[in-house]
Amino acid sequence: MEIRPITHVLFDMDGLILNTEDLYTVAFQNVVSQYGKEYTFELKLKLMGSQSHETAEIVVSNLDLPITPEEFMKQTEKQFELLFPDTKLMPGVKRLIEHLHKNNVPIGLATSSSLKSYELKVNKHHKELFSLFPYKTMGSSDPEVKRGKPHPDIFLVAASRFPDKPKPEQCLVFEDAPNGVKAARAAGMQVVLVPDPRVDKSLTTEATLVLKSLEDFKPEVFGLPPFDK
Ligand SMILES: O=c1[nH]cc([C@@H]2O[C@H](COP(=O)(O)O)[C@@H](O)[C@H]2O)c(=O)[nH]1
Ligand SMILES: [Mg+2]
Repeated sequence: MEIRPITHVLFDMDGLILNTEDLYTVAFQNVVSQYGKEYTFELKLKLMGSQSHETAEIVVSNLDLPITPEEFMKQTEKQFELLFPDTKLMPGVKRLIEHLHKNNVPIGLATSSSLKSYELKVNKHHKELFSLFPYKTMGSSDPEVKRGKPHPDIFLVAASRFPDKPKPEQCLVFEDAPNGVKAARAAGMQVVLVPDPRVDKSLTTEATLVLKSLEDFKPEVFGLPPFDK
């Protein structure tokens, strides 16, 4: 796919900056196991990037759980409190964020998490790195973000928070999930996808670039300053 230079960068969080997708899988499996069900990767793919009330509705209806979405959310939140504080950074992401910050490339965070969930994931170990994001959009608790990914809402709202209001074609999105790629595309932005290895190739074709790891990203490909050698 043709690559054009950009000026602004938006980062997804779960599964892209933090290894929280692995932790969501454990948390959801722990809850659905009580009802003899399996949280498959196929089901996970459907809801990655959705807002928390949307994910609860999808799991309860797809697995036919004998509880309400509200009860599912209550149970998973208990799991999150145990699991999220010890989340780890994904490979290559610290170097990239620090590099863009140092070179004055405007960066923003565009996560479907709520503020509460963000704080559980970030406050214990990653506050310093996330302090490099002056603009943060948290979809599940932001009234301006009407719909979760694959809808474009979150990226359009996140881009509007940069003071110089870049056009969508000036923005590059980093994502780990096919729903995030769809959302970025629908917003008119280019997108680098760093998918879970289980994601089928057929679901990655809309991405501008697909990488195995953020360690392989070369900023100059998008007209950004290169890493120091
Ligand atoms: O196994 C899961 N993965 C992802 C989600 C949802 O997807 C969001 C992460 O998507 P993104 O990285 O696109 O923000 C999470 O905040 C959560 O709402 C979830 O519920 N369960
Ligand atoms: Mg993600």
